[in-house]
Amino acid sequence: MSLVLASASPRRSELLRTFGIPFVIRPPHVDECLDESDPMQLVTRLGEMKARAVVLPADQWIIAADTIVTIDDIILGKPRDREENRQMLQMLSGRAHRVYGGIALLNAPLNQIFLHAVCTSVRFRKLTTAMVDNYVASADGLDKAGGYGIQGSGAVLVESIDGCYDNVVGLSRSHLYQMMAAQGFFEGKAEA
Ligand SMILES: Cc1cn([C@H]2C[C@H](O)[C@@H](COP(=O)(O)OP(=O)(O)OP(=O)(O)O)O2)c(=O)[nH]c1=O
Repeated sequence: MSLVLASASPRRSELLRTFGIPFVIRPPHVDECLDESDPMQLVTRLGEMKARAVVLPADQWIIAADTIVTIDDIILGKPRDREENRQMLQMLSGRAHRVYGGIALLNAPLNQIFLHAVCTSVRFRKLTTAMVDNYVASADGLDKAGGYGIQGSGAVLVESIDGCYDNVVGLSRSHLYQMMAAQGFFEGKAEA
């Protein structure tokens, strides 16, 4: 059965690789600007768009995901530049925010899509100017929602998390596994 990961994110492919099943990577090219203010709806709709964007005729299953950060009802995607990265970290400093992850699992031949959203609460330490300066200078947060990566040097910015850690990194294996298992994926029964 052919499995495609519709993602350019190295984190997502690393996480999926731990399932021990073969898949190919196909980065989606979608315009991520959607007129949607509900975070759960936004991440699942973006996940669906990414999954549908890469389908080729021989494909069977496509997985895609999207991650955003929200604080005070403001949605933070990836920072445009270092200055915006700095502003995001200052906004998150000393407070809790939410990380929303949308997962899409598309059965391409049947045109059936399964969507799920996961929310994790993350609390940041009160950041000193030096912490912000050093982290922004590292550029680690530039390609990440909210402007930080919990799995790398951004770990020191985080005080605590409540919920799924993988979801913050970019793909909740626990929730994805449940979605795939519900389709009989791991029993070889998911043929179209
Ligand atoms: C909050 C946080 C986000 N991220 C990443 C996960 C996502 O890769 C990225 C959010 O951007 P996305 O648009 O969700 O994903 P992407 O553009 O990196 O990859 P693709 O659309 O091709 O799948 O932020 C971390 O790696 N660590 C973190 O702690």
